Amino acid sequence: MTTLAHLDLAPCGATAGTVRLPGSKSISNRTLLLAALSEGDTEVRGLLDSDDTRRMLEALGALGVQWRQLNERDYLVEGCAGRLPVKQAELFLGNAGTAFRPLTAALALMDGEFRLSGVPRMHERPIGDLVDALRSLGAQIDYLGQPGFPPLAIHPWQNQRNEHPGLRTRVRGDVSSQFLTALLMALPLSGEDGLISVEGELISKPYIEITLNLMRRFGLHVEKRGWNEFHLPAGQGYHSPGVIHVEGDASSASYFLAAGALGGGPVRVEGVGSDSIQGDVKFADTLAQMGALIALGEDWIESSGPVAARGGKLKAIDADLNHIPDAAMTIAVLALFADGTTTIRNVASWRVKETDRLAAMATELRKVGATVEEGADYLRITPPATLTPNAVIDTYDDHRMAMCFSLVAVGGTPIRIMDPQCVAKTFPDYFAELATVSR
Ligand SMILES: O=C(O)C1=C[C@@H](OP(=O)(O)O)[C@@H](O)[C@H](O)C1
Ligand SMILES: C=C(OP(=O)(O)O)C(=O)O
Repeated sequence: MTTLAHLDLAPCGATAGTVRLPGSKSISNRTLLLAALSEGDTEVRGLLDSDDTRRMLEALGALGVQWRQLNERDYLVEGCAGRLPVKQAELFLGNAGTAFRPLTAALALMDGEFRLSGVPRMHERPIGDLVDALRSLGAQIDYLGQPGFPPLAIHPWQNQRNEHPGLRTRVRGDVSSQFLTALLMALPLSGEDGLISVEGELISKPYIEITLNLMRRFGLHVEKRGWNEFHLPAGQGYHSPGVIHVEGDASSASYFLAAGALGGGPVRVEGVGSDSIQGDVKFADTLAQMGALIALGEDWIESSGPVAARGGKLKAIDADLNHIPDAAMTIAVLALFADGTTTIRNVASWRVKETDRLAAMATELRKVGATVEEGADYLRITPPATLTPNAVIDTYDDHRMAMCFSLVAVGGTPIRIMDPQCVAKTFPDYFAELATVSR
């Protein structure tokens, strides 16, 4: 494969068309793990094919889980009924949070020796709160580098069953919701009664809904008590539902819906709609607040809007976007096309994702002429009268930086995207798909 050092995107006057979305990363990686841990085989239809799902598939293969590709988007995963065949493995998980956190928890409650590592940035992304929660359950985990961060060595679980009946643990909710997701998915492996308490305000709540929804489809009942207590009744195990359909990725949808609003549209995305279990479909509501016209079906969303090339503007907003942390980055770039100052609040988690996204976003938005105030957990963006053409955008190995900033060209200003292949984390064909809706 050739690696492009940069991609120059020409200004685009108008947008229209339909995009079939790639599968949801969050649903794909959860489904793969749950299918592997289940009793029975699962046909996973519409799986995302990207770096993050490759890392999960490779890891499951290394753990002895049998899976095979049936055709382009469909896979068959043989369940191992909670007992992974391989008891010693080294897993490389790239920068896939949805692989690293859930696998850490699942493997910590087993009786093998495992080493989990990732790319250098993964080793800067916190995992200490999850490790603390697992240690409180008797998990034996060592940090191989900096305490609190990957890489990790996981040793056989020492369940202190006799000391404490049932599994009781607490986890912080304000760093990443993936810690709670990981515990929820792993605890049923013990068959014991489980109780997880969440400390602090839980962030990114809709991702917990995805977790609970998928666990339910694999036969697992979780009693949710508000957002700070989750009870897993004893004696449950995962059972394959037979077939699972992966929805299109709602975060990936945000770029095309934004393109519809910026270039006139209509742009339709297929694969997500009013039936979606993904919180990021709410991006469409925020886009509507900014003045886009949204139409919604069960399995599709369409947007159209003020045409930037004809001087049309979006409305500036001031919004708490904690519930859509990934799609919120798309709003940050759309702020360049708004009629005033946009404030994106409550996104402190941006600092511990693929890069420090608050810092990266502020730096790159300034390159196209915006005035940006970077707070500890917010960004305030004032667009310039005219965007600076041909800005060179660094992407920090962050797929979303590359995808978001392509919208500057959609809005009519040429731009250079450095290292565009970073989109492979969740959307390898992104630029080709964007070209199909650009006129
Ligand atoms: O559980 C998930 O699938 C995800 C949760 C979110 O992370 P945080 O909970 O760390 O905000 C999100 O940003 C990530 O892309 C996917
Ligand atoms: C934060 C993200 O990824 P991860 O699943 O690695 O946390 C993301 O895709 O924006």
